[in-house]
Amino acid sequence: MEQNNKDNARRLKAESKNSSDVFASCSFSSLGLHPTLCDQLKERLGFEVPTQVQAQAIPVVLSGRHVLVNAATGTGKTVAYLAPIIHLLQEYDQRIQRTDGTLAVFTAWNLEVSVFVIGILKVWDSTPTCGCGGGIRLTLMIPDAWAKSVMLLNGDASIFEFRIALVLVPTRELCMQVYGILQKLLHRFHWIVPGYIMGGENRSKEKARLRKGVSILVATPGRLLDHLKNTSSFLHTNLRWIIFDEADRILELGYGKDIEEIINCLGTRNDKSVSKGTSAGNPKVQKQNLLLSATLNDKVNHLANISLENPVMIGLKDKMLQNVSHKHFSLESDVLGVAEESRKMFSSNEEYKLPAQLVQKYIKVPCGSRLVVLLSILKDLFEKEASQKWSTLQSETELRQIFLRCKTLRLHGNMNHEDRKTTFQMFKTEKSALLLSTDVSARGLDFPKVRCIIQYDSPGEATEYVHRVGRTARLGERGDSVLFLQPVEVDYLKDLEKHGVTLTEYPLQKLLSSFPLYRLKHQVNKFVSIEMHPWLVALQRALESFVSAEPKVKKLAKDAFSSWVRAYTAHRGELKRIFMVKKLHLGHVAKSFALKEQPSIVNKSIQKHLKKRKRDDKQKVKSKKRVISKS
Ligand SMILES: Nc1ncnc2c1ncn2[C@@H]1O[C@H](COP(=O)(O)OP(=O)(O)OP(=O)(O)O)[C@@H](O)[C@H]1O
Repeated sequence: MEQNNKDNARRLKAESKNSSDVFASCSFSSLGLHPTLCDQLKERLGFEVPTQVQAQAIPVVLSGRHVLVNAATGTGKTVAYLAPIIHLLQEYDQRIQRTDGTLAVFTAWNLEVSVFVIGILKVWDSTPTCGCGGGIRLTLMIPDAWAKSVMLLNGDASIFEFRIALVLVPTRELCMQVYGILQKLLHRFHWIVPGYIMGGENRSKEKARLRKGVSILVATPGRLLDHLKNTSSFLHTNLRWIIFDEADRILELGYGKDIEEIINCLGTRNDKSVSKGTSAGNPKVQKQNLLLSATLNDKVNHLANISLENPVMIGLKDKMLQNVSHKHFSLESDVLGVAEESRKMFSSNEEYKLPAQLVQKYIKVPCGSRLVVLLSILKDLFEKEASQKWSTLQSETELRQIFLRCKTLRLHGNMNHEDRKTTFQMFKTEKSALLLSTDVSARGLDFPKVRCIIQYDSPGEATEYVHRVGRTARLGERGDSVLFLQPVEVDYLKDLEKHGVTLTEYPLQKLLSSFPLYRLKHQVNKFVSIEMHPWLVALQRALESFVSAEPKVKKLAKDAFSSWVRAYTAHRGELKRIFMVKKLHLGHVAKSFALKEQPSIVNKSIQKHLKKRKRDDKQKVKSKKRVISKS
């Protein structure tokens, strides 16, 4: 009770302080944005005033400087880079033509936007200037642009200036999201053409889109590189901006080599000494690169070094360190060379910024009770929310129905492309739903009003913890998070503390006391352990009976069990000492998937993975030695 009151007091205090912490006391127009763009921000997105990070970043981006932004999750970083780039694009006297090729790259998935773009392109095609359509079928939408294109076709290229932007994002969902925002902001700038390319989409359709010319392109790295290499009609010599959104994640996903190649292909590499000479950039184009994330690490340091020139640092305490020459470090490698260490732009040991009003808890649960405790927490969460929102829903039965009937969605990388898109949109619009997801949705996704993040499986690196919980408590809203840990894993909390992240314990006993004790009624007010609690024991038995009676579900449970154990063995570095495979009780792990017995195949699979990990570790030590001896 006391803990609850403290949490509420802390939350209220944080919420009241929040508004001034999150929003700036100025207007978008005072930052120098075009009035029409300010109108769009208000009308289309409902943004009245800029957030703090927007107020800091927009004028700097408008000034043409390279920028590195480090700000907490949910503080409005997307518009901090989209708005000034749109402003700069609309400012050109000569409006953009499709012959300009791609000016900017953003990644997005929105079907409506693609329809919109195709619509525009059709109009364009039908103009006699472009000569690819069968006469004018539609009203000419872009008379000014048309006039300019006539001038261009007549050889008057002097009027033309270069502008294209590229936004790189780590996942398809984020690509869709950024594209959706772009679509709204460009509503009244119909001559600025947005586009997206990403894994899972039809390549030929993308090629056609690129051939026609896109001025702002949102992309995932793998597919972008694919087009850079294989789509000859992808004109990108006029590229002016590259934005690395969630830069550290792009690198963590193993796109380091792709990014190096992309930077080389696009000719935007800052460090000429290590350029591979494949630059396709136009020296006349004034380049400007932006790098953004709520968490920065050493790899981002390197990316910042090779892509940013004398950047303005926003949200970083440390001053940029002096650049000195460096060698032998690649975005692929985990190892920082000695020279690289001496030219870090920021310290990777900085404390992570989390929303002040976020209430973070951990729950210590023995492995075998994980599933039933998860269900208990979810039941409690849904019922509490329902009773707060709909005071007329009072009866126990009505409340139970709320939880049982709640919409459950899933999102992970093995789903097919269309299903991923559908889930993403559905979870955005459902009033009340439960999303079961892997880290695919940990980064950048902005689902409205997410009330609580439960990390049923531990996140690994502290950065991942920060981004996962960052899906709630966005832009000053309230939010809770619960991290599941087994008693032997609690040292993970110390790891988080090193980055300034502190959690308090979830009041599990209080929750359990709200469940019936049946024959142990006489023990009311006395401590009943999780493993002995009759309600949880009964629930566990019911789940196990259900799973063993349904062959399909049993197969799913066995697969989940194997894959969970495999993932557990994959923890690296320091984390191996916290998440120790040796200490796993496989019978209890099986219980946590409602399996009565431990599946037999798992031992072999663990051994295989342990061997593989040993091999990988050896390899890593060897390459580390190589890097140090070279430098
Ligand atoms: N000026 C503003 N006024 C009102 N709402 C805003 C404003 N700027 C952004 N938002 C809203 O705040 C939410 C978070 O924005 P955004 O997704 O850009 O955050 P972020 O900092 O990129 O988060 P993450 O680090 O998780 O990617 C979104 O719902 C967005 O619509």
